[in-house]
Amino acid sequence: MTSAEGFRFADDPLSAPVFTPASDTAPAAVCRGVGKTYRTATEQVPALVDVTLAIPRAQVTVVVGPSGSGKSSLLRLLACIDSPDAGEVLVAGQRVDRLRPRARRRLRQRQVAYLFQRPGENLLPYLDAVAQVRLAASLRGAPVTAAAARDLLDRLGLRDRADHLPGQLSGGEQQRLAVACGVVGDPALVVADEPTAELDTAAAERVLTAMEELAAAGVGFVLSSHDPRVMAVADGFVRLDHGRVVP
Ligand SMILES: Nc1ncnc2c1ncn2[C@@H]1O[C@H](COP(=O)(O)OP(=O)(O)OP(=O)(O)O)[C@@H](O)[C@H]1O
Repeated sequence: MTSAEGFRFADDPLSAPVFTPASDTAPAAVCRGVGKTYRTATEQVPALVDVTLAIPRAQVTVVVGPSGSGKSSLLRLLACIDSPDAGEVLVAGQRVDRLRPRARRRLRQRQVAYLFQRPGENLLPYLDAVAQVRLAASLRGAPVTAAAARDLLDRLGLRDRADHLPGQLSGGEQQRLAVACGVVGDPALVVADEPTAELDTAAAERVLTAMEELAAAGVGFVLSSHDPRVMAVADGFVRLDHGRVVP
């Protein structure tokens, strides 16, 4: 199975790698002069101020900064969950800030995966691992065979867990399954807010190694974290302070 951009699934999963590198070298996402202010009944909170950055494909970018510096706000914009008040956000070359909600949802579905901190929240409790991966691919408009889904799970060290439900997996296994669902079907960007926060060291390392390997094949990962284990796999950093990018 192939698609016009990004990853390509092998036609014969037994004789070929699951992915071949993406040819598209444009950034996975770009922000130009982005501002985001939250308005409550009593105050206005400027969460992001004049943020300009690019999230490259084929790399792991880690967003760091003190609590309240705007990390989650930035990730929500990149994931097309939220819109900026000022500036431009592009995902896979498309201006997110100009899209109507329905078109934004479609872009999100096709080009972005968002991983929650709690592994279980990324998965449907009644589908086994193969079915989760196949569903994620179909929702992205790029269905895969069961064999291709198994290949991807194998690559993430989940070969023996392919027929298990999420409730039968450990937290680390669940998060690796979520990563599989995140990368299947050629998204430009995988966004993960503190993806290792709930994992012990061994589980976190396996998740991060999987992300590192899959990023090398072409997807752009952007993670927020305070975790030194995450810093260790970063190809690049975005540092935020009071909503601004700082050196
Ligand atoms: N829905 C909201 N309404 C009002 N203010 C908000 C809202 N969401 C976030 N904020 C404020 O915006 C600022 C940035 O918040 P954000 O969650 O992006 O920071 P963060 O760096 O992810 O913090 P943490 O590391 O603690 O998760 C903070 O001052 C926060 O209080």
